[in-house]
Amino acid sequence: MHRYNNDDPLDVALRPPPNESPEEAALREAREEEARRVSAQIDAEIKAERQARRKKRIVRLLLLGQSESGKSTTLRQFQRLYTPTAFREERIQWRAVIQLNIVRSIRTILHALEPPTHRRRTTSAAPSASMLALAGPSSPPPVPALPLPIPGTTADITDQGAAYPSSYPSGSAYPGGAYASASNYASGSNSHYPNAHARDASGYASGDDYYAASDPESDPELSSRYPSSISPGGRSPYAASSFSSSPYSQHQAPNGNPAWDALRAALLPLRHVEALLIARLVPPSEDEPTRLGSGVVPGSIPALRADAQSLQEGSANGWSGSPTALADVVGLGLVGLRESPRHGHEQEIFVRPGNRWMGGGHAKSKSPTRPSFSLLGGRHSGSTRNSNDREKERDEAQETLHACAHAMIALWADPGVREVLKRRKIRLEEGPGFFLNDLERVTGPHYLPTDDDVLRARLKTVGVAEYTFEMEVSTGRETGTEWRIIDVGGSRSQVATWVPFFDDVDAIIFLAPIAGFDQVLAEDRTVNRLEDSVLLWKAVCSNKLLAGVDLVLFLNKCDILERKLKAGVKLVRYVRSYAERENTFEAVSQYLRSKFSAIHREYSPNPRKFYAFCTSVTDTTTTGGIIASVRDMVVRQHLKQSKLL
Ligand SMILES: Nc1nc2c(ncn2[C@@H]2O[C@H](COP(=O)(O)OP(=O)(O)OP(=O)(O)O)[C@@H](O)[C@H]2O)c(=O)[nH]1
Ligand SMILES: [Mg+2]
Repeated sequence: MHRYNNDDPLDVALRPPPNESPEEAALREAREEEARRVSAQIDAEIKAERQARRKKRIVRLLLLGQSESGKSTTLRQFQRLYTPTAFREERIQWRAVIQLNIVRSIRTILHALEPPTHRRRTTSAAPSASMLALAGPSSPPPVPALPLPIPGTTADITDQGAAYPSSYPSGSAYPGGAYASASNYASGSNSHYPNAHARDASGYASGDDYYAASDPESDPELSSRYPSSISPGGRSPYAASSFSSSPYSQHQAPNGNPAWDALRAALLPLRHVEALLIARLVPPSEDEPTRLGSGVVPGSIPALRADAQSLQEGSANGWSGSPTALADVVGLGLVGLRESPRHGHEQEIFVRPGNRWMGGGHAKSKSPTRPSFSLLGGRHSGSTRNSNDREKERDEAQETLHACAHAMIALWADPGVREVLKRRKIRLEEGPGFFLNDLERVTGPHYLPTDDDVLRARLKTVGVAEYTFEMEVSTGRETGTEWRIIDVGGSRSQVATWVPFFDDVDAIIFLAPIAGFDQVLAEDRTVNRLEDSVLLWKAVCSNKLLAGVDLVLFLNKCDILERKLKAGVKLVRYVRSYAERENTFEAVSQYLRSKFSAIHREYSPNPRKFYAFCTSVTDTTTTGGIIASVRDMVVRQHLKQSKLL
């Protein structure tokens, strides 16, 4: 008999009504008994499913980490190594993504070259009260140190503490902030992160994305180059002048650089390429809710498609119709719209995981509570046209890019352009999906993406994708084990949504992109990327549901970290506790590794297997060996567990 505790609010809520009749009591008890029975049955089913999976040798791996940490790239490495035939077959399909990545880079450059009054402020999030307080005139930007919540180092907490959550609730998966709408991904330059104002001698932007944090209006050189009389407005960055009705018309160049205007005019067809790619990559979808009503949500698929259509039709509006939405498509890669399974009618924008856009098999949900999609590759659908057919297809986007190649190369090679980018602290070469150093090759009419290109392409994931495969015989690996790798979209609210579903995976590969110590999150420009990784790691380690899952940590993007440190960016400016240590790659990576290990030791509810690697998952040579170690470790553990059953 349950005894109710007077002080416990839960007990108070569960207590039977005071005037309950014997019949009512009997009914209630029957209901409670039925609920217990259903719960026990669900537990038994989960256990049986787990055992069956172990017997059938199904290994499940979960990839976790913040957005842009390299999860999907790690997945692609698995595909490249263990299903090489399927991986090769699909390379051609990445061409469209690479095309979008290129158009996005060119767009960013053209936007940066615009007169300051023409550049839109693209960061839509209003600064929070705490950020305003930090950024206000009476409170100058504080010394840019990162309050890394590393156990036992209270000295790490600085006066910026108010801007960050000191920790996520222990045991909770991850705090689900408001879903970052597409417009928040625009290539904005106005970070609210206080560190954005800090600058290293190297000229690296501090605490920002790959984009500049400086205020262009206060840039004296730019201001003098662009007369203030230019009317502001939603121009396309490709448009040669805001005064001309047609960008091709003869006019007095307003910015004093006719060479740039000529390039801008020559690159105008890229507008069409972008529209084409959007129309192609964002197909009409059965997932799209029909009850959106007449209101088109900015950044939503109807809005995006409307933009694409208006561009294709040569609408006078051009890019100014909904510039943010278009920028977002390029920034996000491929997006779709569906209802969040957890949040009812809330809309999510997501990369259609898998085959639909690649033209392969079918995305399907295997269980009502655990949506999963089969990602491209692995088990190839027989209906897929082979890559040779695709290669032969006329690709208008590629043709246009080819025709624009000279102008793009000239733009990227222009020392003045580089100077502006440097001054605005736009570091495209460090960002994802950077192909400007390969323009001649990738715009070739017969271009087929190489393995490296596929690994470097940027395609944001939203939602959950489960990639199922058996190692191809050609790889010389044992067959018969089915691998399931789950790749989740890494933006904050998504991780929060999905993590609790994966308590029964064999291992988690957690990616912490440690090169991001001087950057902020794309979806929340008030949060430092390294700090976000640390907090997410802490939440994963301490999560009770995941207590039995082995952890593999990839301290990723070490190639970028090494370059950054060599260029003179100092870790200590962001992580105070780093103190006087050497600013070398070896010392920094070792230090961060020890901090992540300490969090694991301190917060894991039970002892478990833990491995840590410094990785650059875009690098095929080094990553191959690391993935092989992970594979062996996971299989060993899996067998051990199966024997215990
Ligand atoms: N230089 C370098 N680039 C990397 C590395 N790892 C990933 N990238 C690039 O970073 C970008 C983002 O990687 P993704 O694998 O798409 O990141 P993700 O974690 O799946 O991100 P979401 O899908 O948004 O959650 C891609 O363009 C990758 O090529 C790395 O170690 N070094
Ligand atoms: Mg991804």
